Amino acid sequence: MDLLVGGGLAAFTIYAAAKWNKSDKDKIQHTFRNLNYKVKDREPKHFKTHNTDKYTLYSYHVPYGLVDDDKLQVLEKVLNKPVKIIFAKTKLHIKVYKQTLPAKIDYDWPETEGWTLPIGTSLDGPVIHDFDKIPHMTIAGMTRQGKTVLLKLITAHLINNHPDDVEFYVIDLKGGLEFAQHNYKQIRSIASNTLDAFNLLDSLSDEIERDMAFFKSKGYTNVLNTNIKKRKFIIVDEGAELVPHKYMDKDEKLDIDYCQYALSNIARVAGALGYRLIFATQYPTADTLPRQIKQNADAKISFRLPTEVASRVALDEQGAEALNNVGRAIYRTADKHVIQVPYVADSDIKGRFVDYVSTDEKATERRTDTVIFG
Ligand SMILES: Nc1ncnc2c1ncn2[C@@H]1O[C@H](COP(=O)(O)OP(=O)(O)OP(=O)(O)O)[C@@H](O)[C@H]1O
Repeated sequence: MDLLVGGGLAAFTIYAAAKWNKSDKDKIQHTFRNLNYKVKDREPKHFKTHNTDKYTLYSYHVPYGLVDDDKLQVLEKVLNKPVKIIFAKTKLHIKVYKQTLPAKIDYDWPETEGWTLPIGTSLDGPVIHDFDKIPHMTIAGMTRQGKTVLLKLITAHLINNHPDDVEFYVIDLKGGLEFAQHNYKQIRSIASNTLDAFNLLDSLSDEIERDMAFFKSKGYTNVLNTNIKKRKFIIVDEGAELVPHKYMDKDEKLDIDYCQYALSNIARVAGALGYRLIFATQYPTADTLPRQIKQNADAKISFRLPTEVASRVALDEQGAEALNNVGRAIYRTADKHVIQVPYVADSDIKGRFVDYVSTDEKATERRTDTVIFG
């Protein structure tokens, strides 16, 4: 079948492929042709098919000068199966999975090593995030797609595995993180407006200065090489609330500028001291996801986003606009995985953590007002 090159080509490729009764291998080769994926007259050349019970891997030699291309993602629709494209030097591997990811996976409270977290399940198995290897994380996603559940999962998992060593500082400017209000001793402070956020970050900045001086006095360069067990997690939801707007008065704008500066500083210098930043936003733009935070957060997660442009801001690549299930996300570090994030219910968290509810009035004050250290 000969096709015209031009607008709507991807759609036509999908339409045409759906009509053929051909093997996946034939459809892939035909798709290369339809997408004009070649150099001069040389297309990728198939050299191996490897079959397992979970997937079939089609491997190709790629002509010199042909590079990885986002347009190959169309194969997922052409084959109507999950597909992973792996480009390695002069070889292209197309992994076609035989199953799809489950629509929901319940969190089963695993005990894990160190500061790791089973952040999701991919078609290749569990995906583990290690907060000691990658301290900072950004989370993006449209409303009702699973950001809050992921923040609950992170908090619940870390409290369950490190009840005496984890501390949370929560900037909840949307009022959505109701779990943070449960007075657990590990939740050290909650800020629910910009002034509280300013105070919380101001106290944390002082604490970071003191920690730096302490590390220097001891000759420590990284918490990982010390016997310090404590890790301090700063959670921000929603980042878009920390952007100055015209309607704000001068003082509020200054508070917000300071918050952005302090958060960027945490991302830049505080990881080595044991601070971990988790920054969530519905609307990833250059304003709501400050550059310093994005650059220093080596783990980027995105649930569904409205556009390819938003996906590129959140993940530096397209893909989040095509996610099609609640709790489905792209987890991007040096690698990229499509994952289903485990679901954890409020009632489950409450049932487990009754012993951690603090009745100490000072602690309650501290949580709802500003941070007191020491
Ligand atoms: N990982 C998941 N697995 C299955 N269902 C989920 C998952 N995450 C979220 N959900 C479902 O979607 C609903 C909305 O999720 P959540 O509250 O996390 O959205 P959100 O992205 O934080 O939205 P908003 O930005 O509006 O607060 C949940 O109440 C739950 O029913």
